[in-house]
Amino acid sequence: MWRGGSNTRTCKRRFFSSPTRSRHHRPPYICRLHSRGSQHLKAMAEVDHLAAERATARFDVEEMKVAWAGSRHAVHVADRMARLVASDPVFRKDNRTMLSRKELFKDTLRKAAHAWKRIVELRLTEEEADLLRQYVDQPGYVDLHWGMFVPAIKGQGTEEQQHKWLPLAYKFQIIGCYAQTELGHGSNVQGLETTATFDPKTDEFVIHSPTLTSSKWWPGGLGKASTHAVVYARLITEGKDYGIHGFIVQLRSLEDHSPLPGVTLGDIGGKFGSGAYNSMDNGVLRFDHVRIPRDQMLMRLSQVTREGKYVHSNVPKQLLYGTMVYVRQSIVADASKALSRAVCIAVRYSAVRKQFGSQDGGPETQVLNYKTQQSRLFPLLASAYAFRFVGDWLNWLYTDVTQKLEAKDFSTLQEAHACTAGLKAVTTSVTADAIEECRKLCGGHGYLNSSGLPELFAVYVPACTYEGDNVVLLLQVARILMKTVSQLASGKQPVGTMAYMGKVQYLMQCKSAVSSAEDWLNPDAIQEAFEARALRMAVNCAQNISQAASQEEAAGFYERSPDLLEAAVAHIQLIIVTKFIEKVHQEIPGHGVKEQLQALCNVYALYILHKHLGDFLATGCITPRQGALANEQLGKLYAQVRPNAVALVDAFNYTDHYLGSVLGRYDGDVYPALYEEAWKDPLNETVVPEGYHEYLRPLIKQQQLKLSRL
Ligand SMILES: CCCCC/C=C/C(=O)SCCNC(=O)CCNC(=O)[C@H](O)C(C)(C)COP(=O)(O)OP(=O)(O)OC[C@H]1O[C@@H](n2cnc3c(N)ncnc32)[C@H](O)[C@@H]1OP(=O)(O)O
Ligand SMILES: Cc1cc2nc3c(=O)[nH]c(=O)nc-3n(C[C@H](O)[C@H](O)[C@H](O)COP(=O)(O)OP(=O)(O)OC[C@H]3O[C@@H](n4cnc5c(N)ncnc54)[C@H](O)[C@@H]3O)c2cc1C
Repeated sequence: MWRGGSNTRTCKRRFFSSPTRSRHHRPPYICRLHSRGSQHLKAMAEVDHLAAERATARFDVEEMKVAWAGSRHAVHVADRMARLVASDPVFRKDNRTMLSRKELFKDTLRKAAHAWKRIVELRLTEEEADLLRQYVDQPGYVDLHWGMFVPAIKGQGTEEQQHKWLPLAYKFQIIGCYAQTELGHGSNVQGLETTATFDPKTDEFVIHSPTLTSSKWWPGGLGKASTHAVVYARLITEGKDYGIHGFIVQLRSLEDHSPLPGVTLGDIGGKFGSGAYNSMDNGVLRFDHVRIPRDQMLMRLSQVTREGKYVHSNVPKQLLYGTMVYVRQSIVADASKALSRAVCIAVRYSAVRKQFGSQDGGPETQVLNYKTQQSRLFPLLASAYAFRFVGDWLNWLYTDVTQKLEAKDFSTLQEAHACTAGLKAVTTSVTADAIEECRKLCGGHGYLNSSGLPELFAVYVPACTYEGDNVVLLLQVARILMKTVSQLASGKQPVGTMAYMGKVQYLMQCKSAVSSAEDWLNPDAIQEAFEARALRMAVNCAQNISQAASQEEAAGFYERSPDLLEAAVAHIQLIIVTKFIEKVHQEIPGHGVKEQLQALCNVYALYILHKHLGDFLATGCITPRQGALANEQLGKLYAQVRPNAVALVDAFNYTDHYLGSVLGRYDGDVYPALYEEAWKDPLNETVVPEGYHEYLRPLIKQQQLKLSRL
């Protein structure tokens, strides 16, 4: 009912392309210098630091690949698709940050078309096609077509509507986007202003943008590529406003791509970072009384009859938000991908990079050996694994809820909303911060586009905003937490991820039994501390709200919202820790694999405990001494992770093409690659820069003249 049953993710994200302009226009002398230089440097780079690193791993990397990917089949398919993309020159992406916006957009169109051609030629399955698009790795209109337009029709369209529209979308006879957000309102969906007024005389809806702020603003793929959109508008019939509903609206001609009468649209302009999300045509759209047939209202949840009567099926209104719930769960899975890419780059480079510590002319210290580097990097490595496993679990939950909804069982809707909203918020915020931290962990070279990290950050960071601003989503979780706390007194047993709240009597007064650093390796000790912290924070908030709100509960909620955010984060962190512990409890084949995951699970949990020690102490869950013991244990765990670090990122199984980073190369041959990349910059196309004769020469000459006069 949300997106039409199946939870198989069709397209995901990004689409990519290759250069439309050669960057090899260097004069011959530059080429000679460059090739001589790199040969020389290649000869120098004889020591492969990463080979030595790989030899120290204490587990079976191939089996860890299976644990990461989910199955042997998943490893195999992903591997095949990644290599297919990496070996195809059309999918080159090393020049992306140097392309102008127009070149980049055309490059995106080219890559998307080529990807589709390959998908058809090779008769790829949905799973393979999804992976191929993922490895093409360039945001583009296809993401929204497969990721939101198709799911919206599946979830909110009647069977008849699905029969009509989905085959067109599946064959790319139409290209669709998801037009919800407006210039004036994004977070507040109920505040949208676009109207869809039913005209019984013609059996049509009239779609209109009554104000400037009602202009659709942001939808990806809308600006230049889409022919159709699912447009969210206020449904008005028989003079009454029935709130927001979805409508399929054609925007552009299928003959020449020109906007249809009454439709004004375009791109909203350049965005953060070079390359990055600028390959996407986020758009603006205005309607001037555009007419669409009545049957283009998505009518699965509610209908308008031929006479103009509004009929709402006996289902919760929130099902209208189903497409957002679907995308939020997929964003959690994507968080682990983005985070693992950044961590892979930072771990490999930290193993190659050496600074200080040389004794008697001996080798310097690998920066990965510095404890500070480990304490910044290993929690991010552990988080990548944690997000991967909680993403898998969320995917299961989503599928389960979808099946229940099909059977008209709406009991788990709230759980699905809380988990998708909260996990989307926490995993994207952490991932965005972590990519930036990985850039810093790579020192100066991390700031170069060729490190891949600036672009990765710029592409990733809007995930904190799109599909629901993270603060707005966490406040949704907080509201559900407050509702659950208020129901405890009535004896109502919380279920699902809130079930721990049912142990309120115990969790409100329990004291951690930890008395040594090793005690923190006990999952029960961790679980109890996290549950007690989350529950106590929620109960404190609820008490403060009821004390502050002599007026209205909503006013108390508003006053306490900064604390509520923290309580929501604590609850979500508990879910992540719990799902990691559950994963590690399962049977996991492969020499040493389970032990490594166990260590990473403990790193993740104890790092969160250390980082939020204030919460744990303030709520009295643990003592300062126990907090210190957790930190002591964390240091020991880092030492355990150290010899396995490179192998743990190898298990992500990323090709150099997908990583897109000279610092993260599999062979660790970083310096020649950095040197080579520099020469590709358009500034190096000429030895003497453009502008020299206009600005540099006159300046220098003027100064020389002044000096000669002295
Ligand atoms: C392929 C990837 C590329 C991504 C490209 C990006 C695309 C986009 O960004 S698309 C646009 C995404 N926009 C948003 O995410 C907007 C965020 N805002 C909202 O989701 C909602 O406005 C809201 C949840 C913040 C508020 O909803 P509202 O209806 O105004 O009301 P309430 O807060 O009062 O909630 C009422 C009731 O409904 C429950 N609820 C809210 N959302 C959901 C949901 N998704 N599923 C199930 N239930 C939901 C909420 O808990 C309340 O329940 P009760 O308290 O029991 O009444
Ligand atoms: C790259 C990108 C792609 C996008 N793609 C699409 C798309 O394809 N289709 C589409 O329809 N939309 C799309 N969007 C729009 C996106 O969904 C919205 O920007 C998002 O939902 C946030 O809404 P907003 O911009 O209105 O932020 P605002 O709500 O205006 O947020 C501004 C600030 O106010 C705070 N705030 C807002 N409400 C509250 C509250 N109740 N309590 C406390 N603080 C609050 C927020 O935390 C934030 O700090 C995209 C956006 C981006 C950046």
